[in-house]
Amino acid sequence: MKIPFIKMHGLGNNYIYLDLFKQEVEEELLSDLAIKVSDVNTGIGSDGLILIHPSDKAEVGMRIFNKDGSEGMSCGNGLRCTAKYAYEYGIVKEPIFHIETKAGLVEAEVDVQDNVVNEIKIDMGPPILSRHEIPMIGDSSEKVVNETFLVGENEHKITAVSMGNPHVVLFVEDINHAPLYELGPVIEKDERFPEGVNVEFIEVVNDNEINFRVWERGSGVTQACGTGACAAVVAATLNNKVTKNQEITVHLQGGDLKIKWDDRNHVWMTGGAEVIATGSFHY
Ligand SMILES: N[C@@H](CCC[C@H](N)C(=O)O)C(=O)O
Repeated sequence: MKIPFIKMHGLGNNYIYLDLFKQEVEEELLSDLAIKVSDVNTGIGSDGLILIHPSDKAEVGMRIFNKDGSEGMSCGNGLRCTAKYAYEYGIVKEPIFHIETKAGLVEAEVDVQDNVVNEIKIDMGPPILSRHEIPMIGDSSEKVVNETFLVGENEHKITAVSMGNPHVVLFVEDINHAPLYELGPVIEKDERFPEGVNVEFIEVVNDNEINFRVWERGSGVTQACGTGACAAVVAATLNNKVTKNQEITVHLQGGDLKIKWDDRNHVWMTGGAEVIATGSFHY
C-alpha cells in the first residue's frame, strides 16, 4: 500500500501528516503506521503521525499519534502545521477557523502573505489545573503547584498542568544541565500519572523569557512541544516567576514561541510552521 504524506515541522517538532480529506486509512492500522513512519532507519523518521481529517464540529480535525503508537489528545506544533496546511491546501478559505482535537475545539488564525502562511496564532483555551483532571493520583483535587515529588530518594518540585494533554514542569537553574534523559522517562511513566505525562524543564530567564526542554510522552526528547510551552508559561505564572496576561517568549531547542495566558484564562500560542517534504510511504 502506498500512502501519500506531507512531512511538516513546528520548531523542529516534526510529524508525518496524512490528509484524510483525500484518502482513507483504516483505524486499526494507525498506531502501527505511526511507529513505522517514525522510524528513522526503516521509515521516514519523525516524532509521530498526524491525521488532518474532516470534522462535523469544525472546519478541520486533527489527531496525533506519538512515535510509540500511542494517541495523544492534542499537539500545539501539530495544530499550527494543520492550520497552515488547511489554509494553503484550500480546506479553509478564511484566515480564522476552528480545529477539532480529541481535547476539544481550538481557534486558529493564520497570517498570510502571497498565499503563504507565515505565522499561526492558536487560542489553546483554558489550562486544566485540578489534580484529578490532569490526571494525577492524590487525595486532594487542589492544583499541583510546587509540590514535592519523590523519585527514588531524590526530592523534586513539580507543577502539573493539562493543556488537553498532561504536563509536569520542573524549574532548573541552567537549561543546559536539565536532567532530560535521567528524569524524563522515569516521570513520564510514574504510576502517579495514570495516563503518563509530558515532562518539561524550564529556566526562567526574566519576566518575559523562558528557556525550555522537553521529554514527550510517547516520543522522548523532541525539539519543541507547543502544549508544553503553554504549560510552562502557566506553571511559571502559578509559581510567581512571570506575570499573567503578558506575552512570554519561550526559547525551545528548535526556536521560539510566543505564549500568553490572558485574563480571560485562555492560553495563546503564536509561532511558525514549515513544510519539509511530500511523498508516498510504502506500507
Ligand atoms: N509535540 C506536541 C505534543 C504531542 C503529544 C504528546 N506527546 C502527548 O502524548 O501528550 C505539542 O507540540 O504539543
